[in-house]
Amino acid sequence: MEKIILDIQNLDIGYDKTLVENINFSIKNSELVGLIGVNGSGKSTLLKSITQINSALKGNIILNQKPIEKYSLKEKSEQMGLVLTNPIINKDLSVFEIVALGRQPYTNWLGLLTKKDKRIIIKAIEQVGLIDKVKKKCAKLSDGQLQKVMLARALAQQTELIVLDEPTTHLDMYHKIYILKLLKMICQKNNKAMLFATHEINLALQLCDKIIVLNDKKAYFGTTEELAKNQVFKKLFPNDLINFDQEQLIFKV
Ligand SMILES: Nc1ncnc2c1ncn2[C@@H]1O[C@H](COP(=O)(O)OP(=O)(O)OP(=O)(O)O)[C@@H](O)[C@H]1O
Repeated sequence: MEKIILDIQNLDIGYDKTLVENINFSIKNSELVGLIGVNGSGKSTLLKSITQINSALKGNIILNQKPIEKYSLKEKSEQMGLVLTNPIINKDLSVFEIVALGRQPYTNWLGLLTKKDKRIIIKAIEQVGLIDKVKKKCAKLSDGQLQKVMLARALAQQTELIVLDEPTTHLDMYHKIYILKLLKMICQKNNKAMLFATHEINLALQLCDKIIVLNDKKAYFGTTEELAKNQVFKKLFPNDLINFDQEQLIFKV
């Protein structure tokens, strides 16, 4: 059954000044949504507002039919997972131990893992392709592998929505595509909704169900085809170095 997981209504975001105003979009289950825009356009700020790290200046954030400010911390962590680019984690912990932190909303006050928790953790590690590193300390992983561990932690959290800030930053071309295709597959198979900020615009345009473009204090939302038809991509960069191909729906140098 289709349902709206995240509904953003008339949202203004920013700090002392407004960065983007009147943002409106919604994400349904099984949808992968990419958030794009030039450096400093407000992508991280929008994600921080949605996840309540920052407060928005105006407007509503509705998570699963309920305003986000009405959730307790525990309730929110059962509904929404967050993957940050440079997470603060204790790198002395093993891959298993970090991914196990995703089970925190569900474990008892002793933090004991049940057999079911362990199954979920192993499955998440398998999904990101790191099962051979399960016992390895995170200090011994590459940046790209660490990024996959953080995704696995969010998967183990079993939330309907996962928000990711630049999940492919440290990855090579092959693994960027691997992770984005994995996100898409998980959305469809597990009926999850995902919102991720990215600079991999061409990949996002090809893989995402919907795109949010931040440009010039405004937010545009739609499918790649809809946004291209409305000339949204053409205005994104100065045309001297990069151009949007309206037929192939990709940016070309
Ligand atoms: N804590 C803060 N206080 C005040 N201004 C901030 C703060 N964090 C970010 N900004 C400013 O807000 C603007 C948007 O920053 P943000 O990090 O949201 O952009 P972004 O689109 O994610 O950029 P990038 O692609 O470079 O990661 C920038 O001009 C930045 O300097």
